[in-house]
Amino acid sequence: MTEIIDGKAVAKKVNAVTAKAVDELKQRGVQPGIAVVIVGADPASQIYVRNKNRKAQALGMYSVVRELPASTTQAELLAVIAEYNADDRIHGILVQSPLPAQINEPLITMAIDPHKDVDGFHPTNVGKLLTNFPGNYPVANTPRGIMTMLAEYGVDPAGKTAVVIGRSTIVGKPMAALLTNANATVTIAHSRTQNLKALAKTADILVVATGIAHLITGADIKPGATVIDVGMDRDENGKLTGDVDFESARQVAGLITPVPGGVGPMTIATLMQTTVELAKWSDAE
Ligand SMILES: Nc1nc2c(c(=O)[nH]1)N[C@@H](CN(C=O)c1ccc(C(=O)N[C@@H](CCC(=O)O)C(=O)O)cc1)CN2
Repeated sequence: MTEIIDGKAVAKKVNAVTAKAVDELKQRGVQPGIAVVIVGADPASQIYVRNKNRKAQALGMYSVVRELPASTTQAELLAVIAEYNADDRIHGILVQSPLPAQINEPLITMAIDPHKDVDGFHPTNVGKLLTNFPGNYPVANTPRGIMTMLAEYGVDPAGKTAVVIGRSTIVGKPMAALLTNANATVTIAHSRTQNLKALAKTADILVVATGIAHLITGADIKPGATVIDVGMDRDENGKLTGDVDFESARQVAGLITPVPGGVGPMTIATLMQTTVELAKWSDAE
């Protein structure tokens, strides 16, 4: 029997723990704070940012959203980041992706104080993840949320064959690092990978983050595999769908995430979890 991974239910559990942690910190005089910066008016990004702000406030955090016009220059965005780096009320800074073409995204990432890098994209934090460095540091929220879902559904990556399709900084690369650190045998595949579908079929854990709707079907999945769909695509009717053809894949997979209701809700829940951790770690310093 294929089990459907309920991302909303796991997110609810994570949020309950976060709410408690916020209360505990507040009793110690620390209110976790997050600043989300959005440049331009991409409709999907606006929704994600609004949801982040609402969730942070609902959990009792201090939350600010800075909306900047699409014409914002690199220097102007750097100045906003410098402002939040120096603001003691802010423990996590997030610059919503994608950014307009005139902005050099890696330089923006580098400008965020690594201790406030709630996305876990700063090279210092990425380096720590890759080296499985001991201690506390933020890790990209989407892959971290996926690891939480795997744990919640009893999937131990140790010794398993994992294939991650996609090599982005947001998902593919940190996902592969987390699975490697959890002792899976990991292959990263991408648009230039030969025999991609045959490779996908070797996976006990298959993570698909390509942005290509329904790239993976049931025929490309090992029977009983755990299939994680990170896709946020639109079908021909404009309906939200994933990189995996859910109907054929669910006939073959052991566990599978739906879109919507799988990975997406975990991204925001994990972001809130990370914000609270950053506040806790800065308080302990
Ligand atoms: N700086 C960042 N930018 C972006 C990130 C990120 O982690 N950091 N991730 C994505 C977008 N994203 C959060 O920012 C995000 C995407 C999707 C969801 C979500 O809950 N999806 C729902 C469906 C929502 C819908 O109906 O449209 C689901 O899958 O159920 C949350 C967050 C890119 N940018």
